[in-house]
Amino acid sequence: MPRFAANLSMLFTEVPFLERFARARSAGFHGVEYLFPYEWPAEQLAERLQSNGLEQVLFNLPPGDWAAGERGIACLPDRIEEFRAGVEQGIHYARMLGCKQLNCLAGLKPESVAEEEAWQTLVANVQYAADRFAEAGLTLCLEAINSRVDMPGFMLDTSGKVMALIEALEADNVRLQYDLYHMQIMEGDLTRGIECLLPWIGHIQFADNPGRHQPGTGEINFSNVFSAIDRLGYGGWVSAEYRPTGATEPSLGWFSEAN
Ligand SMILES: O=C(O)[C@@H](O)C(=O)CO
Ligand SMILES: [Mg+2]
Repeated sequence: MPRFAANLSMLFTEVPFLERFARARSAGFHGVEYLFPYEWPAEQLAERLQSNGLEQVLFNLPPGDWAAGERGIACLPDRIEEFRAGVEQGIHYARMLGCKQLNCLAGLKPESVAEEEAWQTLVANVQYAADRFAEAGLTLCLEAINSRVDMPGFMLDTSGKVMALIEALEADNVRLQYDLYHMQIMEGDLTRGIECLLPWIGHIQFADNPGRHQPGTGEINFSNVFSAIDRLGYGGWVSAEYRPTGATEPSLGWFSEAN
């Protein structure tokens, strides 16, 4: 069985954020992730992890103004200073939470910025973050996010673009974050995708498609894909990042089946 983690930005949202840690542990999870920790003091989050015997498996670098629709600033030429400050903030939280991997959201390309300029900015920023992360003993993940449904204009919308970025870097601590939901929308062929990209995959997430709900609500054959993840020898975390159709606990049938 893969090592499953719960995404607390999407699961257990019936209760306030800080109460979701205990709910995840009671449901049988040992690892948790969520989008951003920055609203809470790191000490408070560390206490929730520790008191519930949970591992923090991932969170994202600061994304810019999320509420205003920003989805990362790594490709924005006029935000480099802010990006670098965010790298330091991310490293601070990672240390406090004992988290070894952070995701860097590439961002939406503004119409006013040329493709090449956005790409070169992204490469330089990710190289900077990778160097700082290497000093801190951390891995930098880059997620390919679908641009067809959820994030039109997102810079890294295919695994190929993430791999091109990784190839443009001088770093050995950068990995692909392979989200089955986004990859099903953009590429399909999930099992072969995981097999081909395995050496570069640092983190896996999932939701069914269409709808981004729990396994069994859409078209992905999760028991086959989870078996393949095991058979191929992937040793990282596999995080449930879906919006339950109702309450969270009844949506966890896939988890009890795998246990
Ligand atoms: O897939 C997603 O949406 C997340 O993993 C994320 O970090 C950005 O929204
Ligand atoms: Mg994801």
